[in-house]
Amino acid sequence: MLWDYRTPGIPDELFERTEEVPITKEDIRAIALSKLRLREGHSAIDIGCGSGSITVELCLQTKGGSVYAIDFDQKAVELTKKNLRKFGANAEVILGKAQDVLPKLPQVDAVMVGGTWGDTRQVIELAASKLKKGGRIVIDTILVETMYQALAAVNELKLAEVDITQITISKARKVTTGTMMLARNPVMMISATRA
Ligand SMILES: C[S@@+](CC[C@H](N)C(=O)[O-])C[C@H]1O[C@@H](n2cnc3c(N)ncnc32)[C@H](O)[C@@H]1O
Repeated sequence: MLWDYRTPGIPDELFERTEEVPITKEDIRAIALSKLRLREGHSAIDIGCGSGSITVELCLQTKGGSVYAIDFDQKAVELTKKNLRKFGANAEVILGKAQDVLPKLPQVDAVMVGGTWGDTRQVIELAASKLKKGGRIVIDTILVETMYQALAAVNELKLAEVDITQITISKARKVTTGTMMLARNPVMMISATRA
């Protein structure tokens, strides 16, 4: 098995990657998964599955449950399927806009929101409507504008345990004089529970 551990945070380099499709980097991914509070048998939706790194981790964390992955980019869908095969994981990968696909999916224990293009508020409202009571939602945002709309949606939905965390990861790089830390762009992460 490629990842024979219980803990999330699979190294990025273990995934198939392409230039065109983004990936949620391992450190950010591990934090997002911890906030989703998953257990075996849980069901989950990954909105904007990109390279499929979160989809794969959702499958490993919810063994025996059902995972649905959505992306409107054909290349992302193909890459996600490739990575699922690589890790021996199984999810239903659906090509389409979250706004069109979500209404057809069942209620789940956890929703990861990684892409909200088109209408952030609508995607978050639909995502939250798919949560079982006590279910968890995690929304990753990079743009301040997306964060603003996401927060407005979360406040209107009257979710419980709302937490906002900004994460700035720095990674070491060797330079001629030693090792320096290089910061990546911050990720703003909203997490909450359906009351
Ligand atoms: C930052 S990437 C997510 C990376 C992914 N979590 C991973 O682990 O590789 C965001 C993805 O969301 C998709 N996306 C954005 N808005 C979407 C929408 N409204 N419906 C479906 N997919 C969407 C994009 O095509 C992109 O692949």
